[in-house]
Amino acid sequence: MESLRISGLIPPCNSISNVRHSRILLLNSKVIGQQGFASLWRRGGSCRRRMSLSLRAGSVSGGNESALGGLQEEEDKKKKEKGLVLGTGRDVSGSAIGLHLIPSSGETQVIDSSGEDATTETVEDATTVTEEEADDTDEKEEALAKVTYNIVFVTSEAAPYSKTGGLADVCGSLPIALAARGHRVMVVSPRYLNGTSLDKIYASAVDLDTHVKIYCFGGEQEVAFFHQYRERVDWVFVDHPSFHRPGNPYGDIYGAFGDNQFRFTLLCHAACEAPLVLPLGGYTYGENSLFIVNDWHAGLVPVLLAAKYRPYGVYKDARSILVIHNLAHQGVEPAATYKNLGLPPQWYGALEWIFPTWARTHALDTGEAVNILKGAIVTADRILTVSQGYSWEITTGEGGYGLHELLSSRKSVLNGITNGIDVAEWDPSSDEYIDFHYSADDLSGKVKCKVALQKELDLPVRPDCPLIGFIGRLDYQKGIDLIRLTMPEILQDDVQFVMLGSGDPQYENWMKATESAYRNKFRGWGGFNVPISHRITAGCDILLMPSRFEPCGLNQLYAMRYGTVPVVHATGGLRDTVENFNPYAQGGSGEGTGWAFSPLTKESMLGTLRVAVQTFKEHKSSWEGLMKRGMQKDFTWESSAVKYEQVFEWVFLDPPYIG
Ligand SMILES: Nc1ncnc2c1ncn2[C@@H]1O[C@H](COP(=O)(O)OP(=O)(O)O[C@H]2O[C@H](CO)[C@@H](O)[C@H](O)[C@H]2O)[C@@H](O)[C@H]1O
Repeated sequence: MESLRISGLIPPCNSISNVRHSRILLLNSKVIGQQGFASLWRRGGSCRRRMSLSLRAGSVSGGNESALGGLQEEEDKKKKEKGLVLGTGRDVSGSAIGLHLIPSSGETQVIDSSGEDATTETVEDATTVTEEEADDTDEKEEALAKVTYNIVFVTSEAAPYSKTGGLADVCGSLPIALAARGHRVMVVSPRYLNGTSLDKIYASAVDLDTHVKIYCFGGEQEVAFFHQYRERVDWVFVDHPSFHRPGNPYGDIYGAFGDNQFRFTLLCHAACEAPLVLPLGGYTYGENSLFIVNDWHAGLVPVLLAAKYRPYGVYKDARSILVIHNLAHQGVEPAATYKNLGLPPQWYGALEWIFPTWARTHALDTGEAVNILKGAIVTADRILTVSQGYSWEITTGEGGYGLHELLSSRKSVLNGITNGIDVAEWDPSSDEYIDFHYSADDLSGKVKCKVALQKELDLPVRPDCPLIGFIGRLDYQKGIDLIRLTMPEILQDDVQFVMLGSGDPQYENWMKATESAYRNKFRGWGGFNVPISHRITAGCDILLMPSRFEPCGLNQLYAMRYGTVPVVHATGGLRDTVENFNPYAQGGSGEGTGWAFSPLTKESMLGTLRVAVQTFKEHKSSWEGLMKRGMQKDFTWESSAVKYEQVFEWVFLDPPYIG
């Protein structure tokens, strides 16, 4: 099977490639018509068929040549006739920014997979249903999305298959939350094999025996697809020899892999082919898919949709949402590599990036580069970040990493949605990695976890001594330099400190040296270890996160769920999620879940940490209040997933940004 090949010249519309895709187009239209994966469910006597997202998406764009076009007007007309008011707020650029869907009382809109208004049953029909059943039905129906979509996540990592950080957590759990709400969800990521026991994680993924040829890097690359259906999600793994090597997804002990641009170019091309060629569960996802592309590694996807597929009539009704988890990494390589990416030459401008003079390395350096994340920003239909705070920060000179003006120019389609967490994996009442369990109602297991951690780390066993933790990449982003600078003063106090982190070797060495110097107070664990991260989260009293910038941050969410009080720098998602402690609020019972300090200085961090330590030691009931309020916060994906759905509605209301 061949992927569309882009050469210097754009082939005429009746080229072989085009014929192949036209066939796929027809095939998919047929498949969608037959399959009705707009599933039917019937509860409490009322019947609702979920509208096929594919049909809906096809109809929204309008003016397209697909067999599905023109349905939107019909649909809207019918909705109005049935008393449904669909009001769309739009900003000055004409982009949808708000939507109101008001059902008329007593009626249920039923639209079948062909876009037809199948039935309208009044609630009176439900005479045989008891009140209790009806209540139950309402709750269940609320938990499901009103409109469902075919969603394709593209990501370089997804837990539990591959993980170096928070991106994996999000791409391992948000798809499951969306699938549980009725969407059809595929996650496309590489099939990394590094020759260790970790490779077993892919054992349940079967070879789909579908091979696609991709034209890039001056030749033809063949990729294969493996598949596992788990928790209602299609986990698709792209297989290629370049994903089989020791190390993590991006590098090994010698540093970042030199061919990452090649590897993630393959991922993006393969991800664009997957919805067209993989008959998962018997049916392809089809051309009206919604791509959710995460960070620069997936950033070529919206560019490919616009430059490689749409000129040939393919993916005209697809949409893409770029999710920025970390703007600091943009996939920047020399300009000369553009020709390798499998894009038409005239699309160079989309990726073109010129470094300012001060950032150039020598007199002959012209500063010309290609920037994949920039390409995604200028071609994606909408852009999301993982907290509201960060969505604003990236439009500022301080937080925009050179892309702030570009991001500001797309402000009307830029939103922030705070990440949820996997509450099944991170649950102190059932966590498989900790020996003692507890909850907000019974905190007694918490101190047992602390003692167990002190024993495991060979620290003096002292339940009364405040235990401070840090978990994360040993990286400038995480403020690791500030921790290092402040550590001698932190350790002057009667506290214990434990760090778990991997990354910059100089910091791993520093942790070892600090451990030798402060045997009774400090432990540093260099490496990536999920069980230990759970035990530190459960066993510590305080979690320190002095991140320089933090798009969302997950560890503070895990900490709060485990009754571990976060002390964070007030930035991005940390500021959005950690509520400052105020002991005098609520008639003296206090409010807040931790401390968010600012500015990011040694004095400010140390001062705040000391207030937290003093509160732990001297104000037991205040401390318990802090713990309980954090533990009772709703960090489930459910509420974030509903917000994502709102953005899905918006993205299909607008025509594709690059048509
Ligand atoms: N040595 C170690 N051993 C075991 N586990 C370790 C570990 N180091 C880190 N982890 C784990 O990796 C994850 C890190 O998540 P974060 O959100 O804090 O940061 P990250 O910067 O990777 O993610 C980016 O993407 C996420 C997701 O959107 C954003 O929340 C974040 O702000 C952004 O920087 C957590 O699950 C943490 O427990």
